[in-house]
Amino acid sequence: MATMVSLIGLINKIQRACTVLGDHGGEGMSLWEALPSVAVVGGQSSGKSSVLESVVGRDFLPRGSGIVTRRPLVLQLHKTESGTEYAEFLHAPKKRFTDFAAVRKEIADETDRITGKTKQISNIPIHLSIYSPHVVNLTLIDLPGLTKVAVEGQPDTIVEDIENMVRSYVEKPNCIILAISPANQDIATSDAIKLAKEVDPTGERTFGVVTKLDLMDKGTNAVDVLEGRAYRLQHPWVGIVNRSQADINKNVDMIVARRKEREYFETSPDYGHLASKMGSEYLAKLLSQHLELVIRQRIPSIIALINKTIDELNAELDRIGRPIAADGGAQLYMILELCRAFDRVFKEHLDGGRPGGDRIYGVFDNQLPAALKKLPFDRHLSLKNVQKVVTEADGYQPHLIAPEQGYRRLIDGSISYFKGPAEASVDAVHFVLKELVRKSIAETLELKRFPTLQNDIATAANEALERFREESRKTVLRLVEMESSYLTVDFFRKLHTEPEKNANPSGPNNDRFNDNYIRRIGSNVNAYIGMVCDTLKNTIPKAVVYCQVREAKRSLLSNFYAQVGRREKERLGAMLDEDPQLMERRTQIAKRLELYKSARDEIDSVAWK
Ligand SMILES: Nc1nc2c(ncn2[C@@H]2O[C@H](COP(=O)(O)OP(=O)(O)OP(=O)(O)O)[C@@H](O)[C@H]2O)c(=O)[nH]1
Repeated sequence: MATMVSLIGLINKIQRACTVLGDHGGEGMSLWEALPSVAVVGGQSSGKSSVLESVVGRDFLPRGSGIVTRRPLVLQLHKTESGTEYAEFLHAPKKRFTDFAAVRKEIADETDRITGKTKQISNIPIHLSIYSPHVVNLTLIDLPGLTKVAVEGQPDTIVEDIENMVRSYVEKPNCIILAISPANQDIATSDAIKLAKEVDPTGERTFGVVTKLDLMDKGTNAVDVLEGRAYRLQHPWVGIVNRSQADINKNVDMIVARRKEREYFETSPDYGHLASKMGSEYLAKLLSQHLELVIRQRIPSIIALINKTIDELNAELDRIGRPIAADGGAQLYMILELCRAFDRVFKEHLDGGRPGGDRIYGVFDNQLPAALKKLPFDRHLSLKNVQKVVTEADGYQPHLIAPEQGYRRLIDGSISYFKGPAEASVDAVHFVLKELVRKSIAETLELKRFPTLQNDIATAANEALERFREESRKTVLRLVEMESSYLTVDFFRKLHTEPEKNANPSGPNNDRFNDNYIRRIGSNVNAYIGMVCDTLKNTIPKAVVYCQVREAKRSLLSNFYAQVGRREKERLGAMLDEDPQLMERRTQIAKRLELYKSARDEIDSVAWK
């Protein structure tokens, strides 16, 4: 007996958990559907509410004309030892109802809360627990009465809607059907039996209940039905005598009504021989026993389903990431780990393994040579310009050997053109690196859930790249300036010893502006510049790689690490902010996990007693 109490109590707990989880059955394999329950089914005015109330021993269900029950009512009965009797709703867990008239009102209000004041129906159940010494542990589901016609203000589909909702409960293999039929109607036309027959043709989970035995025409009785001859079910039929409308109006007490019912059967000439197996109290016991049997059979599959769900929830948590630790040290560690993960991806882009690093080589191999080739040396070293520069360089002084100043000016002027391509290389590499930072952040899976940290890393990395760019720019400009600060003297010495073609015997002094002479100066400068160009073509990439690429690999986030290390715990937490939706999802999963785990623990504790 003790196990029965705890088994049914267990199912009650799991059912409440299902409602909290938003699991009302219906969508695939839910825990709700694996749980056994008892659903009360019957036509309108067949006596459903009366049966439910007499099983409970209390008046608490809303009454009225038309369809009063418009949401399923999951009624959990808990037997208590002490005398206090009270009710509790899942939607208002802190409130204890001792006045059952107030319970009735709350059911009506809560129904309206979801369905509105319209006469619509909803499949979201209301959960009501009743704690009483006069009940057995049992879960009953009260469903809207089956009707044949819609009433004023109801959509035409209501008849079908109700039938579908009721069917959705009773067609589940774990649902025990309490089929209510009034005795003053032919059993063959009973709505309850019709539906039960449809969803449970073998009758193994249908309990037939005949109400209103006292209202049968004189001289007739329901013995044929009660003894299973009129319609065969696996379980015995139970006859019930509820309070009549007159009794209700006179406020006949439920306990009194039960006693009267018992007396009715004991003294009845028709049913006396069946008296011990009739009445609401017997029905309650019968149901409770059957429920225990079913639960026992179901436990392995319920545990399997719970375990499967726990595995799925754990897998999802792993996928979206576990919750973040609360202490500062752990947060700092996590931030640094995430940065390192990003750094790894970034380096793979540069060193190979991931694409993108090759574009830096492309800058040096294509862009830089192409830009150098385009420099306007032919204009700068044109006959006319050389002549102009050379003429101006020495002022009124005649050239003694060579136009030294003219050469220097032409060379300086030419070399300064290299600044453009040098800076352009710096910028081009900068943009490649910046793009690689962006890509690496996007590709670092560990960072996916942390938009704030992604942002922080991007900002820090771009700041560092900006510094490297500045350093690199200074370095390449210095390389160019170095070329003009001290010329390669060998080049000119060699020139001097070379025999001059079309040498002018009279020397430069005589014919300072001779075209050939000017052209020769131009071509000498051009040759020198060509040599400088070859040098820079090699040294600019070295400088750029040294200042930008190498630094990016070595110390892209160094400053960031130093900053983070000094930060307060609050700010560390803020850096690990996640997408609010994701956080919400995680909280939900965690809550579900906890419920499923506690359900499993409870099952374990009763199942292996
Ligand atoms: N005399 C007598 N009256 C009964 C019996 N069962 C139910 N009634 C009366 O029949 C009427 C309908 O009973 P309910 O219990 O409200 O039936 P219901 O199936 O819940 O009806 P709806 O909520 O309208 O679908 C009430 O007036 C009851 O008093 C019974 O066994 N004997």
